[in-house]
Amino acid sequence: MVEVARKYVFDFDSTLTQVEALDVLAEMTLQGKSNKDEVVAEIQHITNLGIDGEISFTESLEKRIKLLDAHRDDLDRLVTELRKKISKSIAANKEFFDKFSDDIYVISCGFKEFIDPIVAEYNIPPDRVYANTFKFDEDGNIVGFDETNVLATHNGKIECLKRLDLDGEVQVIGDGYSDYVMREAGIADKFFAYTENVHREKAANNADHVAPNLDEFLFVNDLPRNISYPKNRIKILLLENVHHDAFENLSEDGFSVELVKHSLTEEELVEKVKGIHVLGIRSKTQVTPKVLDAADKLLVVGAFCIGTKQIDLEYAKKRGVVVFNAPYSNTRSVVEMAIGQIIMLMRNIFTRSTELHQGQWNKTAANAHEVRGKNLGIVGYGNIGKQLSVLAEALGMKVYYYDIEDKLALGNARKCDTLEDLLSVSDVVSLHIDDNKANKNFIGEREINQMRDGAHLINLSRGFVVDIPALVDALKSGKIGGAAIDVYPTEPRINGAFETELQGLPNVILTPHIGGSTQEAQKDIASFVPNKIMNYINSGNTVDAVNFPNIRLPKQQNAHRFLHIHKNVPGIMAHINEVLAKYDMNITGQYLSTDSDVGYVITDIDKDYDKEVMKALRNVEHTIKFRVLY
Ligand SMILES: NC(=O)c1ccc[n+]([C@@H]2O[C@H](COP(=O)([O-])OP(=O)(O)OC[C@H]3O[C@@H](n4cnc5c(N)ncnc54)[C@H](O)[C@@H]3O)[C@@H](O)[C@H]2O)c1
Ligand SMILES: O=C(O)[C@H](O)COP(=O)(O)O
Repeated sequence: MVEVARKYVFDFDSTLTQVEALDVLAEMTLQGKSNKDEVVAEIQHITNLGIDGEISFTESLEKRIKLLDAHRDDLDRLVTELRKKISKSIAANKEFFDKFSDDIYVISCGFKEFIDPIVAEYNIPPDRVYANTFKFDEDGNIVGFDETNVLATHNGKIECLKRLDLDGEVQVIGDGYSDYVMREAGIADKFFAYTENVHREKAANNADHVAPNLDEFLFVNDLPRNISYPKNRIKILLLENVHHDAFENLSEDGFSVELVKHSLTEEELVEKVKGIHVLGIRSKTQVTPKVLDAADKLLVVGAFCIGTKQIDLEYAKKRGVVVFNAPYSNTRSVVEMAIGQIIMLMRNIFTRSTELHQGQWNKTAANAHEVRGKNLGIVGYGNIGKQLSVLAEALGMKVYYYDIEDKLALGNARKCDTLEDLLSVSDVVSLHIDDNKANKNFIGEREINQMRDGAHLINLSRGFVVDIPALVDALKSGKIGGAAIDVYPTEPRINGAFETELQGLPNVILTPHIGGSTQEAQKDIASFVPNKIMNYINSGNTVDAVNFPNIRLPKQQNAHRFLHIHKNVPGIMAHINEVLAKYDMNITGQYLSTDSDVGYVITDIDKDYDKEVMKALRNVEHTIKFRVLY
């Protein structure tokens, strides 16, 4: 790290702490009073007017103290509260305050009575804290402030900093316009608008640099920090209208997230993916080798769905890109839809409904059956197939299943040794096989002919699994009594016009790939996948990655963590460890997982490292990706 002759001037309220201390004090002192909410709102309003320079600071202070109705004893409680409200990235970077203690000042228009005890824990002594002081009456009530203090006056920070006459480059870090004015007046050299707790337009627009957290400030200044790369610099692109919670979860963790409502074409994605670290998609976006080659910064692809065949998993692995999905979140939604469709098909409900929409009353029991006692054939007894088995039995259906893998029967379900056995016995066949390309036209003319006459077919798996022209013929001839189709060999990227040969056929339920599209499923996915992404980005965990060696790791305290992804060739670990030994690195933990193509090694070391070691590790032959976490 480069140490330059600089002085760092921090604001206190909404910068070192997440809150405005006087607002918190007001919340406390007005507790239980009937007009509390109005008074607190009034105090906040006055605070903001002062911060943005709309009224003079002295005026703002006078007005607030009058409204506060506070006592000396309240200040201890306030300090206890403020201790819990230190800004997250400030608390995470105590090391900076320890190491640069002599160069750090606090200039605040708040009050020393509560600032001193808080910043003392960050190694900033009272004589480097410049702030106001309260006036108390003889009973200890706060009745005013020291009016002779420059910080009680309009733009007092300018005068305060001028009087300090600090050497070297002076950098101011604060959330308000009243911090910026020190830079405007030419006394400070740089102003960092600190937006971790509050984003004030006026301050941000004038800043030399906007720092969404202390990590960014430390990164820009090449100072010691808790994480090597600020999270706000990690760009996440979420396509295909993933649930808004995903945006919230990832933004809250500090990442820069962009949401796009639809899928992108390959050409669009090739452009858009440049500089992106995390790409979130659903089933429509094709992550091809061309996209992966253009993705110069890509670390992770999150599939916010079950299927992952839209991603070239092998190529992603070779590029060191880890892929996660949500294998369970939408399974229940698909199962419920299948149950509904079984009943709708066996009662011919859609045909009757369409007739009535067209003005035709047709009360009849022809071709309408209960599902109780009927045979359901489930093809693909995985996460969805098994749940469907249990629910269908609860409705009184007899369940048969067929799977290429050896799967244990749930309940009274009966296993079929061949697909033909299953097809020949089922009144309804429901397809739940995976998205393996080998399953193309899995149900074609031959298989349809093996089905019972008038049986029903449901496909909620993948469109290419069913030979559509063969199905259309069978529906027209009556060989198949009805079908429910949710997935198609080609599906549009965006909502709008769509054509299929299945349109207009009786007793055919057509849905636009919505098996997993429920609020519950999408909400669950929006927490499941971001958690996997954050675990990987923040600690290197690859548990449940679909294309990568899995490693589960604890978050290390007081250690630095290096992540190294390499081609799995003999001797590479020895080479990595030679480099670490050469730079005298003490390894406190090392974890390796490999598959036939790549090796993923995580090394924890217990002391500061020199940048040369990073260069040397990056240069180890066969390195695919190297990343320092903290
Ligand atoms: N319509 C939707 O919105 C929607 C939603 C979720 C999942 N899906 C799709 O549903 C399908 C099933 O999902 P899942 O989570 O149950 O998957 P899963 O991987 O848990 O189960 C799939 C099962 O199919 C079996 N299988 C694969 N090929 C087979 C074959 N040729 N013959 C017999 N069995 C075979 C596998 O052995 C496995 O047991 C997937 O294709 C998935 O993409 C669709
Ligand atoms: O793979 C899946 O989970 C389903 O096909 C649902 O995909 P979707 O998220 O694009 O609806």
